[in-house]
This record gives sequence, structure tokens and C-alpha cells, in this order.
Amino acid sequence: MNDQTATPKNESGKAAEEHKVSFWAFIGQALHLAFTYRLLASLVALALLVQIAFNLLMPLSYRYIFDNAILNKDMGLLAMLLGILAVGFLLNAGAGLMQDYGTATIGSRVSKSLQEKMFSNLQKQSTDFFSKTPQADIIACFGPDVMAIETALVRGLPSFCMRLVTIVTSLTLLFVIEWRLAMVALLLMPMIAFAPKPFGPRARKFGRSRDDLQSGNAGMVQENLLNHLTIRTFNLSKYREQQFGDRLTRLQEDDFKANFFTSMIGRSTNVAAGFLQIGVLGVGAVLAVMGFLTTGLLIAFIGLLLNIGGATDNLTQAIPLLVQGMNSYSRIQKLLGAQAALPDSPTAKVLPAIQENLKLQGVEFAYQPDHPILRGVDIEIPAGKTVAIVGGSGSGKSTVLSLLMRLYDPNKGKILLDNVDLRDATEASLRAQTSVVLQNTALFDTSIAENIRMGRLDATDDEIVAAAKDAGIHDLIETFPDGYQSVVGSQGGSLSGGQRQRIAIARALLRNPRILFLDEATSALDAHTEAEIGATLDAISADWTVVSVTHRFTHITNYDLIIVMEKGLVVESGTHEELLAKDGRYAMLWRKQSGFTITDDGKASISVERLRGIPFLSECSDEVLLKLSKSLVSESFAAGKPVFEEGEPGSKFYIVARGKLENYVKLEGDKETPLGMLDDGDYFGEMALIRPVPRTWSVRAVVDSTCISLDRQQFMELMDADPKLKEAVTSTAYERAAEWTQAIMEAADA
Ligand SMILES: Nc1ncnc2c1ncn2[C@@H]1O[C@H](COP(=O)(O)OP(=O)(O)OP(=O)(O)O)[C@@H](O)[C@H]1O
Repeated sequence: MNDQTATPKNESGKAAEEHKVSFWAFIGQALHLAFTYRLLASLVALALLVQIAFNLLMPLSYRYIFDNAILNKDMGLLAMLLGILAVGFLLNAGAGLMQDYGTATIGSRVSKSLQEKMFSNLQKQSTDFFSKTPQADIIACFGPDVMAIETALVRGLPSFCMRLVTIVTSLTLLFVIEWRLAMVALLLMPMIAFAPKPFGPRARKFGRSRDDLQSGNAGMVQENLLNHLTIRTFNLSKYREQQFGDRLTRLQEDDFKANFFTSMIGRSTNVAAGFLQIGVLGVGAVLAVMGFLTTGLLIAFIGLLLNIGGATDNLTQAIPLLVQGMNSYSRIQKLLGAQAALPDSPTAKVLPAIQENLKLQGVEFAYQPDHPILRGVDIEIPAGKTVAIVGGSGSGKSTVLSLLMRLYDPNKGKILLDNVDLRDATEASLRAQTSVVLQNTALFDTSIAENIRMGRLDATDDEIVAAAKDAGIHDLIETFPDGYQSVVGSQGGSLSGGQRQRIAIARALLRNPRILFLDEATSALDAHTEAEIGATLDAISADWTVVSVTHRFTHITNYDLIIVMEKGLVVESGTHEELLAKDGRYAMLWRKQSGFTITDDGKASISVERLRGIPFLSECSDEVLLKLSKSLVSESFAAGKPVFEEGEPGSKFYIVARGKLENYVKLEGDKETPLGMLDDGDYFGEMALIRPVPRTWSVRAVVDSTCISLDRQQFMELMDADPKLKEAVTSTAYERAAEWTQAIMEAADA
């Protein structure tokens, strides 16, 4: 099971929904966030009021300074007015300090609280959420988005509120001191409101698109880091650079437009404010000349008007910060609004430790409507027994395991632990008695000791060492310079696959689970390591209930029960011997996997008897098959490496000795369309044995794989020795070519 890809179809992990927030709704939300810290927010509000009052006091004082103090040469009045201004100034400075302190504290607290909430909600999400939400988007929420909201709260919101109130109060005062001039100002005022109108929506549109592109680019960088080996070995550097370059070009365009239109909001408002001031000044000067206004009144009026101009200017600087905060808030809300996967029901009870069994009862399940995956499955896993689930690729084995681990709930039927429906149990009580080892375990970028401790957080150092010993990794850890404190690197990259898997097993063991789930836990490892780890698991899990999903049968021959699945149904079950005796699907798969030998250095060979199991070789004499087996060559393919690619001239036939490979074709340009999986015992490419036609599909290793190959040249010689062989291989090759063509056509239709 790949824990990145599962997608629940039921209530678990509803995909996060887009939360679009309008500008004014965001202002409301931002005020709400700020007033979570009531005292601090009230202090900031008070500080803003003091500053607004001072800003009004200044221009109003001009009237009295000019008309009363200066014109009447009244030094006493002048001193008093200047004194009041000085006190006001000090209060204003103190209020500014208080505002800075308050907003900085609120900003940092809101940022911390948002990150805590997002992180906590992330822990509850389903695999569906993680497979559908780009990682870079999630990471951006914790970085630039939180920063943008903090900036909006610390700088944008206070400035916006203060300037807005300043504009309204200044306007009111304009009416009080000279209504005729105020009417002129009011008539011109709509210009300020309408001037930025054409630019706002565009600034938002391109801003959002720029942010999306930016987080997409971050995702691509992240992907490059993870896949740097594939990029280098496949010589994809130029291709990736070009892809990134294209994205940057789009980003550059949208970035330019976002910045330009955002600036235009401010610029157009300023230009309109300038017109307003010139208009009012002109009319005011005429009124003053005509004797309708005193000079002091006109100066006070212009002071207030400049106040409005300055406030408008500041407002236009605050708006982009708020717009940015608003976009970020939408993304953060999307993350916060994502529904937790399968929350405990209010009546959920604590599961006691398993005594009897774990059961699937009439289980039906689909990831997507109309695509049933499990179609009525009944399985009983007795407590303390070892149970393997096997079957063809895509038969639903990992899905069964996911349901047993309650990563999803069934659409129909029940999963019961000692007859308690998992839906009626608390998640914690299920997790407490289960442990899991997956095919590719990602480790945390911390010490080996901490990685093992994740199995049980209160484990002592001695218990960690004991678990490592049981997992057969202790001696190796001791050879590292920092021993258990050695840091494993991102995703455990400084360790081999086998070492990582052993650490994952130590982690699982530390939990001392009653139930151990294994999902292809060892199949990505080389044969030698797989055998060793398999033996370790057998030895240590004797008292546990073990459920192992595997496609390799050699390690499950001693299991208490083997369940065989096909197309979402259980088709057979029993012990290894019982199933072989039945000579059904299991026996067929067993024969397919048998007859291969893999040496410690990874070289594969195949027995003559096994070669005879390949239909077109079934009629060959022992002598021909012996010759054939000697002509075969062992070839290894690292995970991700191609065996051959569509269009290449075919020259070899392959038998998979060990591993997993995928077939695909490229349809509609470069889009890869999967055709199927190949694993131990499967064979492919027989057309290449009879003629050098180009390959019609590609094959690539999914995990490190070993194949046995046969070259056409050598096969020709054998065919000369046995004419029946040529006939058999030709008819098989054409039959299978027809099957593949059909598969490709179906894939194209799909
Ligand atoms: N998250 C998902 N969303 C949609 N379909 C899925 C998802 N996970 C698995 N499937 C589909 O469900 C089917 C069963 O998958 P599952 O992984 O259970 O099979 P499997 O028997 O374990 O196969 P394999 O041996 O290849 O791992 C497959 O067709 C697969 O494509």
C-alpha cells in the first residue's frame, strides 16, 4: 500500500473546500482575530483614537493660531495653543508606541495560534487529503501565508482603520467649519472611490494566480529535490529546467501584472486626491478673496484636506497588504476547514486488547463511486495467528489492510474487532494495539533513537536498544560514529532501503503491538535482506496477530492462514499445503514464482522445470530447455529504470525473477498511461524473439528488480534445433500482441 495515494470515498477526509473571502469579510475576520486578545486589541484601538484626535487637532489649531493668536498678536493665547499641541504631540508619540507594541504582540500570537491550529488539523487528515493537496500549498500556509496575515494585522489593519476614521472625521469637520467648501469636496470625492475600481479585481486575480504559481514552483523544486537521482540518471536536467523556465515566465507575467495593478490602485487614488485638493483650494481661495472665509479657516480647511489626502495615500498602501492577507487567509481557511478523517463518534468506546478475532463482514468498498474495489469480502483473522493476504495486482489486498487499520470505513458491511464495530471504537484504542510496516518507510530527519522512539514516545533508551536488537539493526547502529544519535537525513536518505526498513521494524516492535500489519514490508529489498528481515519478523512476532499483504509467497508458507483475493473478492483461503492441494489460483501463482534462484550477489537463474511452465516452451525437449537456460542472462534494474521504451527495436525476451515492473504507453503526447504490472514469474517481450519490430509499449522497474533475459540471436539458434519451438513462440507472440493491442486501445479509450 502506498500511504500517499489512498482516496476515501466516504465521509473520511472530505477534500478541502475553497474558501473565498471578500475584502470586507476579511477585514471583519482580521478584527475578529485581533480581538481574540481583547485587552491588547482595546489598547491598540485606544492608541489609534489618540493619534486620530491629534491628527485632527493639528489642522484645527491652525485656525486659532492664525485668526486669533497671530492676527491679534496674543502671545498668551499662542503659548497656550502651542502648549496644548506639545502635550498632544507627546500623547500621540506614546500612543504610537503602544500601538506598535500591541500590534506586534497580536501579530505574533495570531501567527502562532494559526500555525498550531493548521498543524493540529493536518494530523487529522486522511490520505485522500494528502494525495489531493499539493505539498507546496500546505507548506506555503505555514510560511508566506502566515507571514502575510501577520503583516496584514500588524501594519495593514491598524493603518486601514486609522486612515478610514481619519477620512470620515476630517470630512465631517470640513462640513462643520465651512459647508460650502465641504460640498465642493464631497462632489469631487467619488473620484477617489471610483478611480481604483478598474484595477482592484485585476490586482486580486493576478495576485491569486501569482501565489498559485509560486506555490506550484515551490512544489516543483521540492519534487526535484526528491527525484534528483532520477533527474540525473535519466539526463532530465535540461527538460526540467525548461519546464521550470516556462513556469517562471508565466510567474513573471502574473507577478508583473499583480504588482502593476496593485500600484495602480494607489496611484489612481492619489491622482484623484490631487484633483480634489486643487479643486477645493481654488474654490476656497476664491471664497477667501470674496470675504466669505478667514485666512485661518482656509488654512485649517486645507490642513484637514491634506489630512484626507495623506490618509488616502496611507490607505492605498495598507490595502495591498490587506489584499495579500486576504488571499493568504483564504488558503489558510481552506486548510483549517478540511474535515478530519473519520473522527471518533461521540459514543465511541475504548477497545479492549484483541482476544478473539478481527473480521471483515460483508465488506463492500469503493474509492470512487461506480468503481467498486471490494465486492462483498468476508475474512476472519484469528487473534494470535499469522494471516497473509495474496493475489494479483489491484485485487484489493492493500485496501483490505487500510480498512482493517481504519484508514477508511466500508461502504457496506462491518470491520469487527472482537465483535466491536471499528466505527464504534475510539481511534486511539485501535492504534494502541496495532503497528504497521509499509513497503517504503519514510523516516524523520532526526536521530535513529528518535526515529525508533516514534513507536512509543515514553520508551526508555534501553527499550529502544532492545527493539533495535530484535530488528537486527543494533550492531550496525553501533558502527556509526554517533551511534543511536546519528541523524538519518531527509527521508532517511543516508541509510539503505534495508536499514530503513529495519528501523521501521524496530519502531513497530517498540510498540509491542497485539496486531502487526505488514504491507509488502520486505518486498522492495534484495533477496538476501528480504530473507533476513522475514526471519526476524517471524521470530519476534510469534505472539502477535500478524496480517501480511505480500505478493511474494516464500515467506508465508508457514502462515496459519493464506487468503487469496482476485478482483475484490476472496477466491480461496487455507494453509499453504491446503491451497497447493486445491490446485487453484494460489497453486498457479506459487508455480509462477517457483523455480528461480537468486544468489547473494543478486544474479538470477531459472530451472528447466520452470522454463517448461512458460506456455510456448512447454513442448520443448529437456535438452533444448537446458541449452536455453544456459543462454539466459541475469539483468538488474534499479527502481525507476526503464527495461525498454516504446519505439525501441526489440531484441530481448524477459522473465521477471524478482521485483515489480510496470507497463505503460504514451498517449496524447507525452502522457503516460499505465497498462499493468508485472511481478515475479511474469514474462514479456516474446515478439522480439521472432522479429526485430519496435516495442509498442514501455516497461520500467517499480522497485529494484531482477529479470532473466534471452537475446534473439541465441534464440534463433535454438529454434533452428527445434522447429516446433518457432511455431509455438510465433503463435504465442501474436496472441499476446493482440491482447496488448486491446489493452492499449482500452487505455486510449479510458
Ligand atoms: N487512493 C485510491 N484512489 C482510487 N483508487 C485506488 C486508490 N488506491 C487504490 N486504488 C485502486 O484500488 C484497486 C485495488 O488497489 P489495492 O492497492 O488495494 O490493490 P492491491 O491488491 O494491494 O495491489 P498491489 O499488489 O498492486 O499493491 C486498484 O485498482 C487501485 O488502482
